[in-house]
Amino acid sequence: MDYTEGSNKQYHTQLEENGVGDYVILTGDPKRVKDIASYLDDAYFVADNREYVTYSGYINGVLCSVVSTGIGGASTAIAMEELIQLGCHTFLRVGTCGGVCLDVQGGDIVIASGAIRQEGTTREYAPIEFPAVPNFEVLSAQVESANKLNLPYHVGVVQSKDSFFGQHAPETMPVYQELQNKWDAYCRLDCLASEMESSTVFIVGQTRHVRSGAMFLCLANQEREKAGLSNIQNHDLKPLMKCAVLTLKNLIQKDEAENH
Ligand SMILES: O=P(O)(O)O[C@H]1O[C@H](CO)[C@@H](O)[C@H]1O
Ligand SMILES: O=c1cc[nH]c(=O)[nH]1
Repeated sequence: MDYTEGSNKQYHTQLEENGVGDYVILTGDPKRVKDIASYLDDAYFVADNREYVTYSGYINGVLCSVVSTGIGGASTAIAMEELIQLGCHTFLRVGTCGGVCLDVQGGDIVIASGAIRQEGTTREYAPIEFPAVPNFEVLSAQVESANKLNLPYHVGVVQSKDSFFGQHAPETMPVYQELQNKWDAYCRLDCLASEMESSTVFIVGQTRHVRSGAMFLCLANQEREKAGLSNIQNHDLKPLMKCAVLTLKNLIQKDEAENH
């Protein structure tokens, strides 16, 4: 079924080929898109439909885009699928997370080297045994950029779940024990942080043979709070945004060097 008949625009994002670059930053919050785009050269508004806001601009003269996904895997998969239809090949999720491992504090950057698939969307893509992992080139470029900017960062596994309140108030859920047992296991396995879209970004990327990566600002850490440790809150996304744009710049330079 094609809902786009008579139009060149993608149904949900309302995007068409000339409007987006091959390199895309994805972020949950539509209101954050303009802020991230301000780090691109000559950024301009492209589209606004449902949860999907798009700006485009340039890095090293190459067209790049920033697109919001809304919250969760279902809307994220739709954004990626439509962008892939338009030829986008490199995706970097940039968002917020809550710390899980005690070492991860508010203000730290978390770079995902894998994501726990505790969500429903990717079960409709790949068997649950298949791991949700980022592309190695994207992961390496993120680490290089975080080092270059001297940011406090951690690399490791994150939890992608569907229920924000299942994370923050599991005791209110009828399936409390199931949630808590899994959470305790993730803590023992040094899971760094919890967020909601990365496993989808990785699995859709893997399915469609495009590159993906994900990085976040840790807002606070509920496990530190529970342990009676200091629990700084930090909502300053600017260092993360700079790091994300530097990551794409790094990838663009490497891609250009490889193609020449
Ligand atoms: O800051 P964003 O990118 O929205 O990411 C995180 O914040 C939202 C929950 O508050 C979820 O989307 C979660 O993954
Ligand atoms: O605690 C948090 C913070 C951001 N996003 C989440 O999903 N959880």
